[in-house]
Amino acid sequence: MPTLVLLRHGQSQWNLDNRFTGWVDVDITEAGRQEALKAGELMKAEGLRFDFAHTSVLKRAIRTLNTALEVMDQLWVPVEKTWRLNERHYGALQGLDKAETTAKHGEAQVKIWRRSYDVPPPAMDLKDPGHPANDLRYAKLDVKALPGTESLATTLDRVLPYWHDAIAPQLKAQQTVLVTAHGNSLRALYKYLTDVTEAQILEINIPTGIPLLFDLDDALKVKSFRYLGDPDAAKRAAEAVANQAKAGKH
Ligand SMILES: O=C(O)[C@@H](CO)OP(=O)(O)O
Repeated sequence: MPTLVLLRHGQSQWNLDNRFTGWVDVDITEAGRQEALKAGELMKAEGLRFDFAHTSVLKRAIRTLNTALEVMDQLWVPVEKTWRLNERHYGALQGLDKAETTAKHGEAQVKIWRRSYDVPPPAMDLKDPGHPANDLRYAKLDVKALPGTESLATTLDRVLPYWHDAIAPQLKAQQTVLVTAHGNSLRALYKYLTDVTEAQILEINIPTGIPLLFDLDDALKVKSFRYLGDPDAAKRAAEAVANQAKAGKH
């Protein structure tokens, strides 16, 4: 049976600081490392043996993947890193404090930017040093493919070719696959896999460091899915993500 695990990276420095992160390459905190270790323990206790792993080109995801695989004694598993699994690009919001942004623009607007399906945040200028066109790791890519902002829909548009070309064929070959990525690139995949509506995806938040296991049928339709470990802890952690942008929060 094809098995897919989606794992959001452990807490990053900017998760802790409550800043919009997107494609900024911040590292995980010590608490994030502990989450990655725990994720490895949960996957090990589940008896998972991965055939392949995929991650982004951002170190919070790469380090989480390596940390979890090490706990499982599966550091040997082949890994592909791709920009297509990067976090959703947060445009001009990258680096801003989430609660301050809410105080300035209001809760409703910030929820639209954070969680709506097809409304992107204001774009980052191509000349901005933070634009991916000015980052060496993307130098070989067509500059037109590099976003200055993304909605969840356009994030899914760039995740899906990788899903179809790289991940789906492995699952169709009955392999067990781990994807370690980000809150919104994983929400995009979650929407695609579970077929939730655009209204429902607005309320979906993916907690850091808790493996989400999907049992799929041979056509890759979802038979069932669940967070590993304590379901209440996963629910509380998802609620905490939803509440990060409340005004006055820090
Ligand atoms: O800042 C970000 O890039 C994401 C994930 O950390 O945040 P949010 O949950 O607000 O979409």
